[in-house]
Amino acid sequence: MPVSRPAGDESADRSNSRDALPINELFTSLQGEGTLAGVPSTFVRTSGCNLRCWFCDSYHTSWEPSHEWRSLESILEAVEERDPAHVVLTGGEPLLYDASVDLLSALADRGYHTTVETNGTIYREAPIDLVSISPKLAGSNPTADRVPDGVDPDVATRWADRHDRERIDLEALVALVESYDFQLKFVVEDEGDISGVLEILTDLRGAASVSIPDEDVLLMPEGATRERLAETRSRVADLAMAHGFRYTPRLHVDLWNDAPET
Ligand SMILES: C[S@@+](CC[C@H](N)C(=O)[O-])C[C@H]1O[C@@H](n2cnc3c(N)ncnc32)[C@H](O)[C@@H]1O
Ligand SMILES: Nc1nc2[nH]cc(C(=O)O)c2c(=O)[nH]1
Ligand code: SF4
Ligand SMILES: [Mg+2]
Repeated sequence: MPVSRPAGDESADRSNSRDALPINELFTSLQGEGTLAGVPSTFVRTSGCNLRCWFCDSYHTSWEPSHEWRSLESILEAVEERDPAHVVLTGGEPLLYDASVDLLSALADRGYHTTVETNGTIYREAPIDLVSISPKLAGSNPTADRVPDGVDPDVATRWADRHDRERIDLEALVALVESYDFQLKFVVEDEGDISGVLEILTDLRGAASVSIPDEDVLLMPEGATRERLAETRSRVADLAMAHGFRYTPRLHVDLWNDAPET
């Protein structure tokens, strides 16, 4: 059972369905982020999220969710038709769903290496080879001025309090790092984000029974497009060096910009 189970959104009415998931896209690409960057992987992207980051590059899973409910059987079939031995379960927030646990179990039974991309607000027990946790900093909060193109500023304002209140759940973060091999991958724009990173690390190191070395902490430049990454990447690389953290590129954005299914 999840340590904390925030209510989901419009997808959550079926969130305890055990044999299907709301799938936004399923595709093969190179892992673009983190310690496995460059590894051919099949991505399974669920739709629905409990947060609303202003910068979300997967807008159609959060601000304007779209998906088809697919049976686990059909998801597994689609994965097995493809070559990669690595599967990345992402979203949206994939740990909203009971069926994600069943999917991960079925993938483990078939010998796949699984990475789960999560915002770190929900813990579930599942066979996960790498949990890629991206805790959200205050800079992710939506405001009337910081909202994805096309979203009504009033909708962003209505989400602001809930997003800020729910973006960090220390209990869930502790359970995730204590249970799985992990990486902590912070989306950073500039120096102003670093105090938030340090604060989360202090709290987590104080509460968790496992060590959290700086080499498992990655700074990732904010940017859903090549144009935006050109503004953020060298600044964020300098911050990683200055603080002794890792830097992760966003290979897929360099290679394919913001194309879907990449
Ligand atoms: C779309 S999220 C889905 C998984 C989960 N909801 C999360 O946030 O970790 C996948 C990854 O993309 C990152 N991400 C989303 N939008 C981004 C942006 N504009 N720039 C950099 N990283 C971004 C997230 O922080 C996360 O690491
Ligand atoms: N190529 C590629 N790598 C990724 N790593 C994490 C992703 C995600 O959206 O979770 C992602 C993605 O969307 N594409
Ligand atoms: S938590 Fe992840 S999916 Fe949800 S809004 Fe933020 S980046 Fe998008
Ligand atoms: Mg992505």
